[in-house]
Order: sequence, then structure tokens, then C-alpha cells
Amino acid sequence: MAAITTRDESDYDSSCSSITVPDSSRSWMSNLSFSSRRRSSVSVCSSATEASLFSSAHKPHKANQAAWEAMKRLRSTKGRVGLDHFRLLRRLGSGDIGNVYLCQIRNPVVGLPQCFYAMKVVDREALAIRKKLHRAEMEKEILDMLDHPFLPTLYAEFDASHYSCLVMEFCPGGDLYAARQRLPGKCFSISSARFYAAETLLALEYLHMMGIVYRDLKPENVLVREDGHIMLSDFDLSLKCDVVPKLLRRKMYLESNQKNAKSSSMPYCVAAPMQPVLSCFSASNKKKKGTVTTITEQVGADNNHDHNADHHHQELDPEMVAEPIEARSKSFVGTHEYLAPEVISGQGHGSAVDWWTFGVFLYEMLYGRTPFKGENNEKTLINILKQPLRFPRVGVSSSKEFEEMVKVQDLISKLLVKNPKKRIGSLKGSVEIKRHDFFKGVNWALIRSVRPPHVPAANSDLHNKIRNRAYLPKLSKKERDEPFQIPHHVDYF
Ligand SMILES: Nc1ncnc2c1ncn2[C@@H]1O[C@H](COP(=O)(O)OP(=O)(O)OP(=O)(O)O)[C@@H](O)[C@H]1O
Repeated sequence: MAAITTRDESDYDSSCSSITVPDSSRSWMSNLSFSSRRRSSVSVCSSATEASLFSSAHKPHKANQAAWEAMKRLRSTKGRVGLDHFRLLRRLGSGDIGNVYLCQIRNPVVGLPQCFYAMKVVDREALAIRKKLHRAEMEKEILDMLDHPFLPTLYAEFDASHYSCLVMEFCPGGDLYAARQRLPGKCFSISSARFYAAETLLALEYLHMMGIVYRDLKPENVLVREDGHIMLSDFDLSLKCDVVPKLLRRKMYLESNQKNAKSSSMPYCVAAPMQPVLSCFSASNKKKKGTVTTITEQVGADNNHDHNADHHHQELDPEMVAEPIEARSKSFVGTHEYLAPEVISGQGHGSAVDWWTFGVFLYEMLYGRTPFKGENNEKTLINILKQPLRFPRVGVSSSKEFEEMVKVQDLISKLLVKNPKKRIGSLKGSVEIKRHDFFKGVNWALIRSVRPPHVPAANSDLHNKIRNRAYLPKLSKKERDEPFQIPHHVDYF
């Protein structure tokens, strides 16, 4: 599935450019997790220029990890981290803006196991010609901010000649698209889909609270770590905005709403006198009795697909919303089958696009295809705008499975609401989705301790496979010496 972008400088200025579709298809990762159709490589012989200063020295989640410790020691002993410190072993994949290589530190750090890393190599000169340099820069900036169990850790970043290199965690389990293809029926079970969706939701929640709208959720971008837990990858289409936490004050909202009668259906928001926090759990779960109508009921009053009506029981205390629900961009970015209606119509979009793509993602995991796919890209876009959501008939083996299917279809219907203002998550962010019945029983805080549906080969097996060349085709000397190839692109419109 090709990613599309327009308005290349889009989120930063208002210039427009044509839509390009990279010559990449989702199929190149389907069977062998890490085989690429493209033949492009970077010269490993180029000597590293001054390594850039590494800004993200503080990654509490990685504090005890060998890969992180090894990188810290390398930096402290050598004074810098550069391309000459790494051995590139295999190409893991290629994308629109670069190649990703499996690599190791050349001289193992004494006392630490030899770790694998993924290095994304971007040709800055080639990207500048294609006016896509800002995408690589945005990705670097975003990766540098992240410290979350389901998001990549940027271990190091440096320039080598005109290449920019990002050293990240390596995910040996491939991506969820490839994983789905390997399953009988090419669909995940409901419980597996719930697991992957729950972890993805937590990753999106964190991104939103960091002021990042991801915009490119699809199974290809959800990688599987060594322990079977997920890692969201590929941030070059993301939108970064300032996030100001808001307190939703129901009482004030209601008073203001009474005065303004029908003038607005939006909640009254006040800036909270606090710093952004990395939790969107509501301030209180206490249920208060009273005759006041809640915000959710007010919003639901003019909502055909009223997801909020399910939340009549919700608390009346102020709730903090730390996600950028009001962020707006007009860029045409994403992947055709995953584009939200508001992105296609160009009316401006915000974090609700991630809830739309989350709905498409859930649908695809369960039914093996996306909901609005047409004969070609143009028809797909028309379907997204016009076609009502339908679910294929699937056989269920028990009443429990039937109930689960009803719940997940209900959630998908609330995510795939064409009007972003009426979409679940558009009012209070991820917390609305976490409360849905489909996720009932998910222990959000301890999900990292849950055994994932599939755990890839242990690291030692991986070492053996790589040593025995059974894992991936090795880079030839010619490939290593070849300059980076610009992926072939075609104009779409
Ligand atoms: N940390 C990782 N571990 C393992 N494989 C990875 C990792 N990061 C990326 N890859 C592989 O490399 C491929 C290309 O990476 P990525 O999607 O980040 O590149 P891109 O140029 O940004 O792509 P896109 O065209 O989707 O924007 C991915 O499809 C994935 O298979």
C-alpha cells in the first residue's frame, strides 16, 4: 500500500505540490518479513563526519537495556557515535525516504552482549531534490522525543557525508501486515486483534499527548519486537503541534451553553494550570448524581452516530484532555485505503485522523481487507467519502465470539464515523476508546506483562540465523559500495 503525500512543506508553510506515489507496495514485506523489492544501498566505506551531539540522553524506559547501555558506553569512550562504529549486516527494508539496515556495534562493548540495531539511512541531497527533506527532519525530531515501550528508541543519530543515520531498536518480528498474511484465513483472531489494537492505542495516546498526530497507522508500520510486543514505526508523515492540556469543565460548559443556546456544540475548555502529563486517565471516576446534562450528552444530541451516548455514566468532575484534539493541518498525507474523509476533502484535520485509521486498522486485522478499498485509488477515495461502512459476514464458533464480534463492530462503527467531530475520541481523546466495551478487561497499566499472541525467535536464534545466512540476504560488496538509490516515483494526479 503506497503512502501518499502532498504539500511537502505543508505543515510548516502553505505551499502545495503534486501528489507522488512511491513505487512501493505493501507486498514487498509480505512473505519474507525483511525482503525488499528495491535494490538500494549506502556506502559503508564513507567516513563519518562529525557525529552530531546526541540530545536524547534521558530514556528512563531503556535504563537497564543492554543495547542502550552499549550505546552510552560507546559514546563515552569514543566521544561520539558515527557510521564507522557500526557493521551493517543486512538491509531490512526500504521506504519512501530511506533504507533501513540491521547493524551491530563493530567492536563489542566489554561485558555487554552483542546487540542488534536498526539503522535508517536517508540521503539528504536526494531528499532535498525531491523536496522531502523536512520529512526526514521531522522524523528525527519526533524520534528524539520518544520514550515509550511501544515506540522506537532513538539510540544515536549522526551524519555521514550527505547521509543522515538514525540508530533505533531492531524489531525481529517483522510487521503486522506480514504477520497477518502468514495466518490461516489471513485474519487475526479477535483476541489477537484486541491485543495489538490495545498496544497501538497506548502508543497513539502517548504520541497525542506529546503533541504528535501520527497520520500513517497501517499494519505495515506496526512492527513486532523480540518479545512479541509492538513498536509503531515510521514518523515521517507525522504532524507535530503544541499540546496544551485542557480541563473540560462540565458545569462551566453547561452554563455557557445555556447562554449561547444552539451556538455551539463544543465543550467549554479552559487551559489547565499545569504542565502536560503523560496520562490521560480521568481525574476521577466518581459518579455523581444530578440532573445536569453531561457534555457528552450535549454533543450526542446532534450526532447520528452517537458514540458518546454510551457514556451517560461518566463522571461530572473536570477531566483533563492532554491530547491535541484541536490541532489542524490541511496536508494530504497518509495511505490511500487509510485516509480519513477530512484528509481527502482537505477541510483540515487533527488528531481524529488517527482514530479513523485506528478503525481501518482494526477492520483489516479482523477481516483481512480494508473497508473502503475500490478497484483503484481514486475509487477508494470516493468510497471513503461516500460509501457506508459494511462488515463482511463471518462465521463465529461460539456465542462468546459472537458477542465479541458485536462489540468490535460497534467500536469500528464509532471510529469510522465520517464526520471527525462525531468520531469517538474526538472529544476527550484515547480515554473514550479505552472505555469502550471491546476493551473491557484490558489491564492498560500492565499490558506489557501480558503474553503476546506471537513471540518471534529468541535473540540467540536470531544470532545463529544471521551467522548461518538463513535470515536475510547479505549485502554484496557492490551493494555496500554503491551510492544510495533514489526510489522510483510516479506522479499520481
Ligand atoms: N526498527 C526496525 N526494525 C526492523 N525493521 C525495520 C525497523 N524500522 C524499519 N524497518 C523496516 O524498514 C522498512 C522501511 O522503513 P520505514 O518505513 O521507516 O521507511 P520510510 O522510508 O519512512 O518508509 P515510508 O515509505 O513508509 O515512509 C520498514 O517497512 C520495515 O520493514
